[in-house]
Amino acid sequence: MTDQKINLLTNSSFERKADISRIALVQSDIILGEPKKNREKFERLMEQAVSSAEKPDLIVLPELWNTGYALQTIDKLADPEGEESRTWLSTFAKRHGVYVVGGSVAEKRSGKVYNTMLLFNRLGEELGSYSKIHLFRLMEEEKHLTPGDQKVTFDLGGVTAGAAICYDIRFPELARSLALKGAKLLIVAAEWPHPRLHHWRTLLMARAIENQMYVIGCNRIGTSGSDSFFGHSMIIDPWGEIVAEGGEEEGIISGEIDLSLVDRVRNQIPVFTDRRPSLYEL
Ligand SMILES: NC(=O)CCC(=O)C(=O)O
Repeated sequence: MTDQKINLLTNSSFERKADISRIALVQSDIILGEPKKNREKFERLMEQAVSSAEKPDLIVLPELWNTGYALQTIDKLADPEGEESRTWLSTFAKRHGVYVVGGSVAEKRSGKVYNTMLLFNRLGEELGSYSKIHLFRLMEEEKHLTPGDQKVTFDLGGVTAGAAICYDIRFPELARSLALKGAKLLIVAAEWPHPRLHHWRTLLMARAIENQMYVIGCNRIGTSGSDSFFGHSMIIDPWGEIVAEGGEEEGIISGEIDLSLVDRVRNQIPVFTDRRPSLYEL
């Protein structure tokens, strides 16, 4: 650990502990086009996460966790108004008194299909939703899905969190604008395949360092068509250090975060004070 990091850690103690500190990322394969089977699979893993000795405050799932990239049939598979997914995620959150970020699901609204993240608090109440705004052409998302048109922050147990889905992390403007809206935590749901592991890790770390915020990324494993997904779900602190990182196997990636570190890092290197936004406009 660097001297600077030790400094930041020792200045800690007086701040109120946030409602969120223990995080569990559910890293699993996804069965293509089988929402019911995926719900069963994820429920088993989520149950495993909440029954561990270190019960998590927040559980995060990957992108399109109940259908995978079944884009050819997504119009039929998509959940009308996300109702079934909402009920299922909310029930789990309430039953276990845990915050749940339901990765993302294919949600049908007004005849269009969106790639939508759903968030619930410990009472099972929906905190909000975010529909992916940058669709990934390499996987032909733009041919089957409609992009969302709003960036979103959520109040997650007293801390502001921003949402991003997979390809979104290639757009530093999004993470920066979420940080400017108060986000201290960026939650990323993903289906990110080989051979771009280096991009995934570097981009997540860059978003954490440049915005001095926690970045939590949950990625799937397994294969789908010609894509092979590497997992490596990660929790990264606002100093860019890795708190937890998975390998390529199924499992729960757990780690503890201390949200007061965000302010300490931002005070140590005042990036948000030193910005020159008027010079960045094109
Ligand atoms: N599901 C996605 O958005 C994949 C993004 C991706 O793989 C990338 O390289 O970007």
